[in-house]
Amino acid sequence: MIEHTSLPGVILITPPRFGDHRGFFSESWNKKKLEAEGVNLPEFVQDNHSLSREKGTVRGLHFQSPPHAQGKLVRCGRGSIFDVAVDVRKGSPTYGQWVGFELSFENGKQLWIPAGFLHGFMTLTDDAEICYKCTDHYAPECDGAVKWDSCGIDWPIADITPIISEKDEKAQPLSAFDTPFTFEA
Ligand SMILES: Cc1cn([C@H]2C[C@H](O)[C@@H](COP(=O)(O)OP(=O)(O)O[C@H]3O[C@H](C)C(=O)[C@H](O)[C@H]3O)O2)c(=O)[nH]c1=O
Repeated sequence: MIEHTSLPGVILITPPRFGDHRGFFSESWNKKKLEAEGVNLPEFVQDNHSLSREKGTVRGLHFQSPPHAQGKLVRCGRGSIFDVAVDVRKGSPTYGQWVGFELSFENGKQLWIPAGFLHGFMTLTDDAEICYKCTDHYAPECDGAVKWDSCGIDWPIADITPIISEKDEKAQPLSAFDTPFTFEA
C-alpha cells in the first residue's frame, strides 16, 4: 500500500479494494491504517474536487506559500492523470527535482505531496476528476504558480499545447522563482 519515491517525503499510497460482483469498496482515507504502516500525515482541513473536461489539460505547477503552505493527498476518481511534485525547498538536496506518476480510477493510486513542493498534473483522458485533501485552507493571497514547462518534467503527452488557465499562462519559470520554503533536515 505504501511506496516511497525518489523524492523523500513524497509517497504513493494505494488503498486496498474489496471487489465483488457489484464492483468494489475501498477506504480511500484511513489515518489509523496509514499510521500502522509508519505514515503520519498532518491533519487535513479541506477537500478539493476538480474536473478537467479534455485530455491534455495541465493544472499547475501550484503552491501556497507560508503561513498557509499546503500538503496534498491526491487521487483520481475518474479517468487518468499524470501527477507531479517538484521539490522547491531552499537548501534541499533534491531542490528542483520532480517525480510523476499516473493516478487513475483504475489503479486507485494516491500521491502524498508535502508542503514545500509544487503540485501539478496533466490529464491523460477526457473528463478527468481529481479529489484531494489539503492540510491548510485556501488562501488566495498565498496562492502561487510556476510555469508548467520550466522544471524539466517529462510530461507524457509531448508536443502539445496544453489547455491551461490564464493564471498558469502567466506563471514564472522555476529559474525565476524565489522559493518561500526552507528545507528542514
Ligand atoms: C485552489 C482553490 C481554488 N478556488 C477557486 C479560485 C478560482 O475561482 C477557482 C479555480 O481556481 P484555480 O484556477 O486556482 O484552480 P486549479 O487550477 O485547479 O488550481 C489547483 O490546482 C493545483 C493542481 C493544485 O494543487 C491546487 O490545489 C490548486 O492550485 O476556484 C477555491 O475556491 N478554493 C481553492 O482551494
